[in-house]
Amino acid sequence: MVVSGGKAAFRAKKHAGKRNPPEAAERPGLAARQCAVRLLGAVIEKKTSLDGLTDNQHGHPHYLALDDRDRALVRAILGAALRNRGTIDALLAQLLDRPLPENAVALKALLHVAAAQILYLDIPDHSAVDLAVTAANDDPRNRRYAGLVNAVLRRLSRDKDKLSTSTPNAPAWFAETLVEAYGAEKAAAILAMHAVEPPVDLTVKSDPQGWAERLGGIVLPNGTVRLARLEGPLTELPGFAEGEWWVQDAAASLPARLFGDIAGKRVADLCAAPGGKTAQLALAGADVTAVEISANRLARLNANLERLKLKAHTVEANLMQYQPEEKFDAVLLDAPCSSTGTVRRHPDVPWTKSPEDIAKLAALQAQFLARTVELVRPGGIIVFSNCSLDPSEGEAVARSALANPALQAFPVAEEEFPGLHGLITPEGFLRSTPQDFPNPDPRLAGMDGFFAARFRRTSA
Ligand SMILES: C[S@@+](CC[C@H](N)C(=O)[O-])C[C@H]1O[C@@H](n2cnc3c(N)ncnc32)[C@H](O)[C@@H]1O
Repeated sequence: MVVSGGKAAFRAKKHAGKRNPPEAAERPGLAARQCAVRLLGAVIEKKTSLDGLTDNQHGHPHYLALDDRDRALVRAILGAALRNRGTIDALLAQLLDRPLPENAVALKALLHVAAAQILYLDIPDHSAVDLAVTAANDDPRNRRYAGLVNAVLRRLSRDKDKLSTSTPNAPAWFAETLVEAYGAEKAAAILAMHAVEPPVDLTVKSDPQGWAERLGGIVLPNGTVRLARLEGPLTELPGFAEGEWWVQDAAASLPARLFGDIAGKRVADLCAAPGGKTAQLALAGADVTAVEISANRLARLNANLERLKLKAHTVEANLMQYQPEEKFDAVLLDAPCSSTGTVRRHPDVPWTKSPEDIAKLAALQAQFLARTVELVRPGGIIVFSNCSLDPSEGEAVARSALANPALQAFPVAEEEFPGLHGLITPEGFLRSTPQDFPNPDPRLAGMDGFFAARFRRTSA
């Protein structure tokens, strides 16, 4: 499918030097679209994390200038644009009679933001198109392409039900990593899950069935209460203010369970914030020390524990230098990672991370794990986990760690955790992917990709 919009664009009237026609500045919804374009550019070109850009305190100034409704719209647009980036790119390419200039990054972001609305959001196509054209005219970099923007987006709106593509919604390196790790079929299924907005998972202090009924959710095999997407703010749900539950993906709740009965044991959680696993360990009756390098993140952990009325010793420290008075009975190392297991929740991840980042993170994890061993008493248990789908950050780190004579494998057996059928590998590792915990209702299906390995400290 070809359009001649490109030619029209170059005939578009130029307004060099003029900015912000007064009517543009006042157009309802325009600021949100312009902000979405700017933020998409920051994610793709500068590899900036979307969470940081849309943080309600420290986010991008253009985002902070918007009201709550427009912020939600920006998040929805960017979620759709990033989840479906491969598809949007391929469909736009079908509508252009020649590729966009390499350096037209602002134009590309503008087209993607509008296409995300036309293809995936419940927004009238004509407003998405009109606002994109207004935004193009309002931006000196895009003004000469206003005609192209108009033509391409109108054609997209008209032909969207006829257009199709099999392009994966992932950068090539990420799609290839998944194929190598999981095979073509499973990799395709994982990528398909990445395009779906995930449900909200809650770890409840008690009575999962009761909370599921109260909140209109379901109980998963591991006890997580799962809700389909929320209409209102999470903080207004029953039980939030009372500290009866916290948000935690079903997969993220599994590593802390691998310790078994931990009541009364001295346990360190070495990469602790925001504290989902610290809370689990404290709830299970452990005497928990939560170690975290970031003061801001530790403050969040403390606030979370306070809301949940759970207790832990919290320490701001780099685990590489942390010197406890006594070694621990058990240590959880939930290490920093590429987060490629959380793409459903963080669709910017594949576009902001690279194979080089993954190699660096895997090396850091190996270093952290070696240090962890020194903090556990002989006979004590170590659980190493992270939310990467990449075996070089999971299985490979765990296998190499066994070269350390102070570590012994302590494989997880499926019988220990009957609800986790299919998630335990032949080596006794825990490995989940977004394809796990399926459900006929896609709004209730899937889980984050997680890895966990369990070890015992020897007396070496
Ligand atoms: C994957 S997150 C942990 C999530 C947490 N376990 C939970 O369940 O809520 C990794 C954390 O490790 C922290 N971290 C990174 N390097 C660290 C270090 N050298 N010492 C201690 N904490 C570190 C990061 O600031 C981040 O909060």
